[in-house]
Amino acid sequence: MENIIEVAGVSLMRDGKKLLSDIHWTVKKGEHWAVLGLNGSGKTTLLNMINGYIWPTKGSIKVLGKAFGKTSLPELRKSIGWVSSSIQERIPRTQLARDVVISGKYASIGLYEAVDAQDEEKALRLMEQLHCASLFSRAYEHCSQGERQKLLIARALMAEPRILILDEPCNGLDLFAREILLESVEELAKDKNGPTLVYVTHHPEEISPAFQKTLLIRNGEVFRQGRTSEMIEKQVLSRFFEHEIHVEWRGNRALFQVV
Ligand SMILES: Nc1ncnc2c1ncn2[C@@H]1O[C@H](COP(=O)(O)OP(=O)(O)OP(=O)(O)O)[C@@H](O)[C@H]1O
Repeated sequence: MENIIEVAGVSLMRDGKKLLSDIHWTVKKGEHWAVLGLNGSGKTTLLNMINGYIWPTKGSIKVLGKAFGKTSLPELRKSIGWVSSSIQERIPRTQLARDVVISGKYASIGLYEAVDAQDEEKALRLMEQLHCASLFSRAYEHCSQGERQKLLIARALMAEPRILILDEPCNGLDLFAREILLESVEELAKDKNGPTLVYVTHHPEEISPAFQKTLLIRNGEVFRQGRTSEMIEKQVLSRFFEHEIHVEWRGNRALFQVV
């Protein structure tokens, strides 16, 4: 199976501190990953490396078979969709939802290109896929936090990325908005023609079996990685969080209790 992301022995030093330490991580085509780590564990640093914004002090990174340093990063970045709160903050508030989505095609914040009927159709189809088509002509500022996250996912999909990174997409969502967004993400994971998903979170309860694999990252190191059912499990997570945790799977979702 084709390797989508290959992180081989990557370490990063900053100000004499090791932010990432000997990370080995391979994402293969056909598997979606969750990345779980507490605040400051190194998740964002790792994502910045996968997008080529930070270079490792040691080790190498390949994305879609292309080695960093030997390929055009702007070209490669077009294949990577990245939904994060920093993008959300940069969207012009008065922009219409449909234009927010269409702007994803041009990887621009704001829309400066002439929009054709095909773009509009595609944006509508993606908004339907994410169950937010009713927002089509609404201003972004009048959309709820959960709706905005869906728009940003549709926006990222507009460029037909091979990889979609969802960086804490449920931050700031209430219980219900969170469930609705997670349902949409699960549907996306089931789409055989859709991108490989990398779902980054510090909340284990957001990780469903739609993500077949989970990477546990702590203090800049890989604590464990493997099948989600084996990672989101009482003994592993109790050691990972250094707190005793009960985990009970109910259907597709795990329930947690800190003992
Ligand atoms: N340029 C830098 N120089 C020094 N330290 C840094 C730099 N960038 C990040 N760090 C530190 O590296 C650690 C990992 O940060 P990172 O943002 O990757 O964590 P994270 O897992 O994404 O956390 P969060 O969930 O809070 O976003 C933190 O302790 C952070 O303070």
